[in-house]
Amino acid sequence: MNIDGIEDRLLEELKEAALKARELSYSPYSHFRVGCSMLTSNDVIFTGANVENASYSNCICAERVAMVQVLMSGYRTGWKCMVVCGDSEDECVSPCGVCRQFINEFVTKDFPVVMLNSTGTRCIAKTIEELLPMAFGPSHLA
Ligand SMILES: O=c1ccn([C@H]2C[C@H](O)[C@@H](CO)O2)c(=O)[nH]1
Ligand SMILES: [Zn+2]
Repeated sequence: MNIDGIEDRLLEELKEAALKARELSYSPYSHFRVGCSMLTSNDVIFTGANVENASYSNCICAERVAMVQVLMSGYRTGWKCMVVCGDSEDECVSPCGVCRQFINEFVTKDFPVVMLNSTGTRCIAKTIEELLPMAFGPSHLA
């Protein structure tokens, strides 16, 4: 799936959904709110936000919250796109290494990850292969 294959209207909806999901962030320690939205094979949108914990290492990123929602709703294949927005107006947020590996488990190399700044006025799109080159994945265990 390529971002060019996604209608502008859907991409706008995904951006809005990520920005809205960020409002549900529980981030009293970092004060860095992140929102994420995902598009399934049949154009359903799921969202997530980061959830932190007093035991700091126990935080979960917005991206993994969204992906687990998608998985638990029965969508394991055919994911079309992920959009993520952070809390910086200057910079687009970029998924951490753990999330990149988690994404890679379920998608093809051309899966698009769209990264936004806090207002959604800046946007960078990369494929998972660009974000995680030479990825170790399920095929290596076959
Ligand atoms: O792509 C990212 C980067 C960071 N965070 C969260 C983790 C933590 O709660 C906070 C600061 O790292 O931001 C995400 O959810 N996604
Ligand atoms: Zn992460």
